[in-house]
Amino acid sequence: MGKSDIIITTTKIEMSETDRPKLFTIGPCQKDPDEYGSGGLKLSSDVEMYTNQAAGHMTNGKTIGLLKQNGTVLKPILKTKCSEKEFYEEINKSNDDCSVQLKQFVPQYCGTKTVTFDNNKIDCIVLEDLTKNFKQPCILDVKIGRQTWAPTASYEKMMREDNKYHETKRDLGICIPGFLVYDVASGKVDRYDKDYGKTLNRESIKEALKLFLNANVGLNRDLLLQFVVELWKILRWARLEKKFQLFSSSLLFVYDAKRLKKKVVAQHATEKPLRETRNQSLPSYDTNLKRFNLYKPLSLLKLNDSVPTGFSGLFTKEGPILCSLPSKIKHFCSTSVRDKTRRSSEQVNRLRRVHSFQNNYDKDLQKIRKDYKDMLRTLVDEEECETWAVVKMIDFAHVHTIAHNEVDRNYLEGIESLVKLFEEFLGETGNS
Ligand SMILES: O=P(O)(O)O[C@@H]1[C@@H](OP(=O)(O)O)[C@H](OP(=O)(O)O)[C@H](O)[C@H](OP(=O)(O)O)[C@H]1OP(=O)(O)O
Ligand SMILES: Nc1ncnc2c1ncn2[C@@H]1O[C@H](COP(=O)(O)OP(=O)(O)O)[C@@H](O)[C@H]1O
Repeated sequence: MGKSDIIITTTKIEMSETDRPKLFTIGPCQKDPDEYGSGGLKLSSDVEMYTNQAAGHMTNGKTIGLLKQNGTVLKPILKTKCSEKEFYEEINKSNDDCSVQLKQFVPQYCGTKTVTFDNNKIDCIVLEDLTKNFKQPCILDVKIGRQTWAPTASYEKMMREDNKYHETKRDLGICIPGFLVYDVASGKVDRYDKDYGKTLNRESIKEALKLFLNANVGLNRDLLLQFVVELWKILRWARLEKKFQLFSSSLLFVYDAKRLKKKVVAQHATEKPLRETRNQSLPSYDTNLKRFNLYKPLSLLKLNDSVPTGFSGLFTKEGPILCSLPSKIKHFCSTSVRDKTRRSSEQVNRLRRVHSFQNNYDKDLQKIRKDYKDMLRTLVDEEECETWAVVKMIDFAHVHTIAHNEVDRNYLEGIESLVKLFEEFLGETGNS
């Protein structure tokens, strides 16, 4: 048996049309999928249960959910025909504009892998784990489209799909089958399941999204900006693409609550001295906050106040025009933290110099000053350039290639709703 093989020691996993996984109960619950018991599932050392799964088929004794291995997730292929695998292979080999652009919006595809249980073999799709770099990941699955069934689905399946998440699908063309949030205030992880998602309407969905955003400690502008910029890019793609129809596909939103926590702590730290100044008839805390947090024109928006969002400042009827990032910023963003740390310590070492009489002090001082500035910039960029929120398109089990060469309106309308919702939240941060 290979190193990555999985052994399930109990009953065989069976799927039937009537016996569906019902893992969660309504509202938040504290359980992780593995607390439900994996039916004696035994995993070899390098493959583990994936506990960051927000929605979809879970491990529950009847189906197998996601597994993880070395920074990737393994998604079991539960149906005989796997259109998802075909989809990833198609976009990876295609050179047309639509596929080339699409590749940047989906998790990296790393092929397939077979895992074994009870002498049965399950094929899995291997994908980059979108949560892998985050210490306290918050994960939201938003299913896109009013129609969540493929045109080839049976009448019964169509009816089942049409009847659930009725209000949010009807009014917004989206629904929430689940999310998982590290609650900054309580320090606990809350899970919201599909039953919760099915109770939402066009108003309460905003509250659900705010729960995911930890809005009770204040909507975070940097976080919203990162999400909005990613959504704009997907929107621009969806407005132009005429190759695929994506049914029952999702956007996965992931962010690191740890970064949020840092900012909350930092906010509290600045709060005290400002409050102390109140008695000295200086501008009040609120006035100060407003002054520093004024709503900026979108063209000037910068993440963490230093990294440009890539928005050119121009809108067309196709949406915002994005420009590519300056190469220096690209370089910083793509450099690993280890590299940056090494660079910093090299610069620090260069600063530890021994003076000698032969030195030209002016020149030396200039160089030291420059080194020092570079070092500071590197340290600041380390903190500010790191991305701590992502949005990716996932779940392509019901994708159709469009024969009639039209925009996928079903998908596009869902994305448009999401953009509006997140832009509304961003607008709210301008008045805080
Ligand atoms: O409605 P069913 O019985 O077809 O089950 C749905 C699943 O169909 P499948 O098992 O693959 O045939 C369905 O899977 P697919 O997206 O069709 O692969 C979903 O898991 C769906 O859950 P939700 O709509 O995301 O809340 C599942 O629906 P619910 O569990 O919400 O009823
Ligand atoms: N590449 C990924 N990285 C991290 N989590 C993922 C990834 N793909 C899927 N997930 C998690 O698994 C859940 C279900 O994925 P999905 O592809 O929708 O499966 P299903 O076909 O069972 O609905 C998502 O809600 C998300 O939490």
